[in-house]
Amino acid sequence: MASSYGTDADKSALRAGYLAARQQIPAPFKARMDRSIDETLLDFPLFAEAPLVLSYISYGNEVDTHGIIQGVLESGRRVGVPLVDSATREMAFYEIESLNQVSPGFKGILEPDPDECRLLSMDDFFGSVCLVPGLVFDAQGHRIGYGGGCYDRFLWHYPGDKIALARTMQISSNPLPVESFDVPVDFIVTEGSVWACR
Ligand SMILES: Nc1nc2c(c(=O)[nH]1)N(C=O)[C@@H](CNc1ccc(C(=O)N[C@@H](CCC(=O)O)C(=O)O)cc1)CN2
Ligand SMILES: Nc1ncnc2c1ncn2[C@@H]1O[C@H](COP(=O)(O)OP(=O)(O)OP(=O)(O)O)[C@@H](O)[C@H]1O
Repeated sequence: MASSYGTDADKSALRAGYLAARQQIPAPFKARMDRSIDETLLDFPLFAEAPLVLSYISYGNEVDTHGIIQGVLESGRRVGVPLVDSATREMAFYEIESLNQVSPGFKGILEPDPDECRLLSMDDFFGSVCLVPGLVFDAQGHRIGYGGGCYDRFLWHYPGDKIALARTMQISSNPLPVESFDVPVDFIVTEGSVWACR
């Protein structure tokens, strides 16, 4: 059972379970759930009014962010997307003006071209929001991702609001195991609601 004193081994088992569960969702249900998450997010003023949105570019069975990113760009607001240094697992965000500026990189995920896009810095991050991916979340905003620790490292220093996108089935009613470096999100946006964590 998940506990707040859990270990890395507990996280691995949860990660495997939620990865498998996510693969079982039929594509039409997934698309419908993700559209609802997108609509809930658009009604959330913190997101709708943010001048800069840092977003993961979804791949595989993650909550889809392509339409969200396109919508933010069309609204004239700014978008930053992550680039991973595969040696250090450090993650940096670059500003894109179009989804044409990304191509497959780390793990086949679409990433920005650092020669074409501007590297965003701490000065840019104040007042921004970050859309955070994850396999499972709890009511405190704790999360388990793919296990690379990329988001944990980045969020440790990130000064903006952290918003997770999750299908309701990705919310654990038990507290997840927490380690010293884990950084909880502030809000979780699901198909029908925005949960304020903590
Ligand atoms: N879309 C997206 N971009 C992201 C992340 C993410 O979680 N999602 N990251 C978050 O840190 C960073 C990349 N880190 C990653 C670390 C490990 C794996 C990984 O092991 N993926 C599995 C695939 C699992 C599946 O969906 O079936 C693999 O390749 O086996 C992926 C990304 C930065 N960019
Ligand atoms: N701030 C940090 N500094 C150094 N190493 C870190 C930091 N945060 C996490 N790590 C390392 O990353 C590893 C994976 O962390 P964890 O299992 O929490 O990843 P995750 O949250 O599932 O993945 P992600 O953050 O990429 O979505 C940890 O074992 C830890 O060693």
